[in-house]
Amino acid sequence: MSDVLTQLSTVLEARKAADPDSSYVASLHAKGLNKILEKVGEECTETLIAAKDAERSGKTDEVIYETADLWFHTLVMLSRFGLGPDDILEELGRRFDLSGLDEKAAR
Ligand SMILES: N=c1c2ncn([C@@H]3O[C@H](COP(=O)(O)OP(=O)(O)OP(=O)(O)O)[C@@H](O)[C@H]3O)c2ncn1[C@@H]1O[C@H](COP(=O)(O)O)[C@@H](O)[C@H]1O
Repeated sequence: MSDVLTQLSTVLEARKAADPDSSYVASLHAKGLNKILEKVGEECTETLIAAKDAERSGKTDEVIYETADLWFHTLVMLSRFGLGPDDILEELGRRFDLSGLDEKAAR
């Protein structure tokens, strides 16, 4: 897993018990799961709009920015359940192994 994801997931875990007045992530947890899901939905929509704009303009800066917001809020949601990026990467790795694509790519 990337260093950034590892370090970010450690900070997100700590923020579950932090003061909501001093931390954006703690303030989301204090508002509850529905608020976190609302943010995931918002960032998902903003990512779709950025992708449509990029198709027209050829500029991808906003796609990167909005996808980072989407990943971030998804990580906050996962941390609520004691999950982190390693759990998702493990699942993706399992699917990749099942597909046999790693062997085909090596040929
Ligand atoms: N990576 C991020 C990150 N990405 C996005 N955001 C916040 O996510 C929000 C994005 O929502 P919007 O674009 O809708 O902006 P907004 O209008 O301010 O949000 P709302 O008022 O609608 O909730 C912004 O407030 C951003 O600041 C993030 N906030 C924090 N982090 C990381 O999380 C760590 C913990 O953050 P704190 O909890 O603030 O200490 C930090 O060290 C950062 O590394």
